[in-house]
Amino acid sequence: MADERKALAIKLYEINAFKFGDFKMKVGINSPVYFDLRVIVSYPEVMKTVSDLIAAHIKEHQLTAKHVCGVPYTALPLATLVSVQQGTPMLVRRKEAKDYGTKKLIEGLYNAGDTCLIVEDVVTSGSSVLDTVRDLQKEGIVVTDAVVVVDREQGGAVNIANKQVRMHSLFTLSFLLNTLLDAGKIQRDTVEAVAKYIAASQIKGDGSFVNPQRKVASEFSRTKLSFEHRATLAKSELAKQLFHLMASKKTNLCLAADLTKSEEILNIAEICGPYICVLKTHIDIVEDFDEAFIQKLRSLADKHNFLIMEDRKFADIGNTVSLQYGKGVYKIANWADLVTAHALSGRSILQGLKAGLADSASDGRKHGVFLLAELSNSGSLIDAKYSEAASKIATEGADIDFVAGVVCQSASCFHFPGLVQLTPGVKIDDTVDQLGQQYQTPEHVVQERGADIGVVGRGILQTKCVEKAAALYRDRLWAAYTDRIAK
Ligand SMILES: O=c1ccn([C@@H]2O[C@H](COP(=O)(O)O)[C@@H](O)[C@H]2O)c(=O)[nH]1
Repeated sequence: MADERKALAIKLYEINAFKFGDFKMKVGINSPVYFDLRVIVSYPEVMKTVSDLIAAHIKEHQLTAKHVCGVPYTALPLATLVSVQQGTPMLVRRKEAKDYGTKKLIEGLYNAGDTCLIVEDVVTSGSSVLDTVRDLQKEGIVVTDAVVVVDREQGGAVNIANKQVRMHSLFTLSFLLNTLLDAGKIQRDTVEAVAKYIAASQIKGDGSFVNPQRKVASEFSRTKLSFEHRATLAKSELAKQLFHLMASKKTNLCLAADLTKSEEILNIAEICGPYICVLKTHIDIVEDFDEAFIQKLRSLADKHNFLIMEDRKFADIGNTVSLQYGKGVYKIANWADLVTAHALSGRSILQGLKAGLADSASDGRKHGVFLLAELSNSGSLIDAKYSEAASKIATEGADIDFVAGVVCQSASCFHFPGLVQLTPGVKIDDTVDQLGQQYQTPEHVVQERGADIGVVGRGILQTKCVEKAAALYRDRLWAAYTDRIAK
């Protein structure tokens, strides 16, 4: 049983039922850990394990009740499984009474005096469980116990006990943290930062903080964390690889190799390779593209340890994107470690790109995508609502293991520290070009705008000595990053 719980804890982390970062919470302060157990409905085997564990807990503690009721909405499917498995009739609590017909808040057959067990997914202050207790009690139903999947240990158990209801949990947050630590999934820093937050943010029954004066700051603001630490929080293998590469090579410079002859690109890659973490291409501007060029570029990437990003900015429906990625003249999936994509067509862009990988010949290399949430040029039609929606696609849902980062211009664009922010429009003389490109200095993009990687094209390509320029941009971007995390 203990091993089964540990395996489930790791599985829940892997399917993003919880993650670490800097998250805005209902209770009014940011939290370094966020649970979203809604995702488990997409994993029938996880649903089964969770409901089996709830049923086993009920049996072990002899929590005999005439009914079972899930707290709406996430716990409803879990309560349904428990009800069917145990042969215990279910009650359904509506969040709002219907404004027609019976206007009932509690659906199902019951009598005053019946007992009911509550099932809930996550408890913070306990208020959602207590709302359900209140509505059941209004009908004369007796509630003595609630089984929850996760207790965030912020006072919920005490608040619920103060209303004469015992709370049982499958997992406490401490158990989850220690299990992930033992399994090498997170670092001790993460455990300590979360523990500090939990200790400082205990919540009373009325929803106020036990210790309102105490400063409760999430230590997971992504711009304050080192790349090494963020690698441990990343969900995408490519993001992990990129964070490690940047940390070991001490560079966060991406070179935009916007040149039209393959020989020129190979030449610049050979010279600038030692200074960069990513070489970005626009393959459709290369006039003499062929397979030999790609092979040479890949061997330079291996020689100098940089990743290749094709800045294709995919934007079509899933099927077309899968063909554009894997087929055609360029067969991008065969050679690019990373690609960029617009979020315009929604989540299907990620599914389309994944499908495009199906028969790519990439020698077992991993792949990742950077979603575009903001553009650097003046007059872009992207607004705040669009950026927010794009960053949601990058941070929520089943395909986020494929998203390595976000292309954007501001630190507020996303908060999850496991993603890399790539920011184009970097030049030491922060001017504009004749076609709307807007430049910022390396220090400004890293320290004010949250960039992890600065993209430099013409700032390097149009200088007399590209190697000197690459070294200068590497030094300034890296110093800006080390200053940022030291502050
Ligand atoms: O918002 C964006 C997204 C991508 N880019 C690309 O970055 C480089 C910038 O080149 P510079 O010569 O440094 O201006 C280029 O490849 C763009 O396609 C961007 O500029 N802005």
